Amino acid sequence: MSAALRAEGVRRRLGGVAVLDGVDLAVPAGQVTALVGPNGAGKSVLLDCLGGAARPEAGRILLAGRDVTRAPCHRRSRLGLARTFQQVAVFPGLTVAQNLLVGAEQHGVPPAVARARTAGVLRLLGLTALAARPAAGLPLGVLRLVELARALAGAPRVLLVDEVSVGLDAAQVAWVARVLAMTAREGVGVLLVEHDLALVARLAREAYVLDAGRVVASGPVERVLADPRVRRLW
Ligand SMILES: Nc1ncnc2c1ncn2[C@@H]1O[C@H](COP(=O)(O)OP(=O)(O)OP(=O)(O)O)[C@@H](O)[C@H]1O
Repeated sequence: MSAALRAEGVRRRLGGVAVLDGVDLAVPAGQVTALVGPNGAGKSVLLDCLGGAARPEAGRILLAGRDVTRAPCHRRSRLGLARTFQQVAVFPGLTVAQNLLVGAEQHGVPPAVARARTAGVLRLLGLTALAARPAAGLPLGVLRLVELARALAGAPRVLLVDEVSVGLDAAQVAWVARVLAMTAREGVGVLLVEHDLALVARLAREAYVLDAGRVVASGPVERVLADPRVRRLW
């Protein structure tokens, strides 16, 4: 079965250093796949290559089997790829609901269904009461939920999630975990970059461990997280 998203032999150099050194990774539809590893391993740079913010010097990115290695971010968005960022990226001058409408539009959701989709996602993430509030000034935890909601408003087929639990309280983490699990159950391929290994163990079916730009372990999440070589990385 072809993966919803696949990286093949991805290489990326930054400042003369091989930050990604031939990375192979598959994100199947309908499940959460985790990408873990120590600080500086290259996880965010890999998400940039997958999402289109960075272009690998070698290797391929396949989205639903289609080669998008040279496609810009907006084209990948139209093809069903959405992401959240480690440094939260929302439009501060827009309201929460407007941020979601922009997300829906970026992913090509027709205007006629965007409002209903937005209202549903706001409900899903417990943000309905904040819909008319400007994003500026909202606490970091809420902004992370808004960013995730914006990504979901586009009805993605693949969702890349970078460090979503940072700045969330325990109740918000539990809420996000339920939403991500439900999103995967609906058929979306979710790639979760996460330092919270308890959250990884709870959500992911498979995990990849990146260290110094290479995949050093991959497979079923319980086996990968129990691997003593992996444990030594943290
Ligand atoms: N624009 C850049 N120019 C030069 N080096 C960079 C740049 N962006 C990232 N790097 C380097 O690439 C390496 C991988 O960074 P990356 O942010 O992908 O790591 P990470 O695994 O996401 O780490 P963390 O868990 O701390 O977020 C690091 O050594 C980082 O310093």
